[in-house]
Amino acid sequence: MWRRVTSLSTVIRSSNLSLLNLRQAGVNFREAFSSNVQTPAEVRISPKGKTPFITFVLGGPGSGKGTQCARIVETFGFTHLSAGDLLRHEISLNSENGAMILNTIKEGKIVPSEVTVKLIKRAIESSVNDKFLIDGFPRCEENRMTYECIIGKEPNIVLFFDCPQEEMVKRVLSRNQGRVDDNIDTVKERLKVFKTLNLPVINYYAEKGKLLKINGTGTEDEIFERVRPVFAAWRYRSKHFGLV
Ligand SMILES: Nc1ncnc2c1ncn2[C@@H]1O[C@H](COP(=O)(O)OP(=O)(O)O)[C@@H](O)[C@H]1O
Ligand SMILES: O=c1ccn([C@@H]2O[C@H](COP(=O)(O)OP(=O)(O)O)[C@@H](O)[C@H]2O)c(=O)[nH]1
Ligand SMILES: [Mg+2]
Repeated sequence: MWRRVTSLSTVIRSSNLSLLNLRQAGVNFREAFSSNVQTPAEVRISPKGKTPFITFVLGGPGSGKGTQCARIVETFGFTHLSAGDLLRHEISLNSENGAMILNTIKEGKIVPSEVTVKLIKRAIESSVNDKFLIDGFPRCEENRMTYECIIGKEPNIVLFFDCPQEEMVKRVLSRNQGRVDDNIDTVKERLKVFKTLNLPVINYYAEKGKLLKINGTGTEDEIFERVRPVFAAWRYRSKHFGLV
């Protein structure tokens, strides 16, 4: 075990982030990178016989979740599942829940947990990959509990992009993707929902030693250099010790 930690710290040092910093940031390596605990539900979502490595990516609207996920995908080969994109896809399909989802998003509120978790589950099951970034979910305690109940597995790690409110508002209002919720009134509501419902989830994972808080200010490149060591450490363990 000691030899493993020593090797891991070498990787982290070469990535400009110390093991101590990661520990201070709340990462419990033994727990975060372990794939030992299995439940029947967990096996069900992994027909390939491998327990997927799941990272939740959290942060307020405009904190840079989607942008950094794209970089992680490019560098580390994860599959990016944006809960917001899955929901917007349902709207575009005019599916059974499409109108309800659209109204909920317009109001900046949270779509019922079963709907979102079903979409996430289906996306995981239909992927050949075994490492996922689940972006923008869970947004409330009820989301989190429903996910755990249906999927049967907690995330391995949770990234939290910490960004000042003014910066998030500025970014959202200049995002220019034609989203129905990128207007000042909806953004105000989304920020309220973030503070009252999403922050408790973030605190929950901090207490469990799974949270990695990343400073979400600076350029995209600067932020990615804060993210990179987390996945470099994961890749090292996965390569040398066979842990997913
Ligand atoms: N570090 C950054 N500095 C300035 N703008 C950024 C940065 N990261 C992302 N953006 C821009 O801010 C907007 C919101 O980013 P996005 O990744 O969609 O955030 P989120 O998914 O958290 O809402 C996008 O237009 C994106 O291009
Ligand atoms: O798990 C989720 C994810 C998103 N949303 C809804 O979809 C909107 C947009 O989410 P997205 O993650 O795309 O927004 P971002 O934070 O990236 O700006 C949110 O405000 C919610 O209304 C939801 O209800 N549940
Ligand atoms: Mg996003």
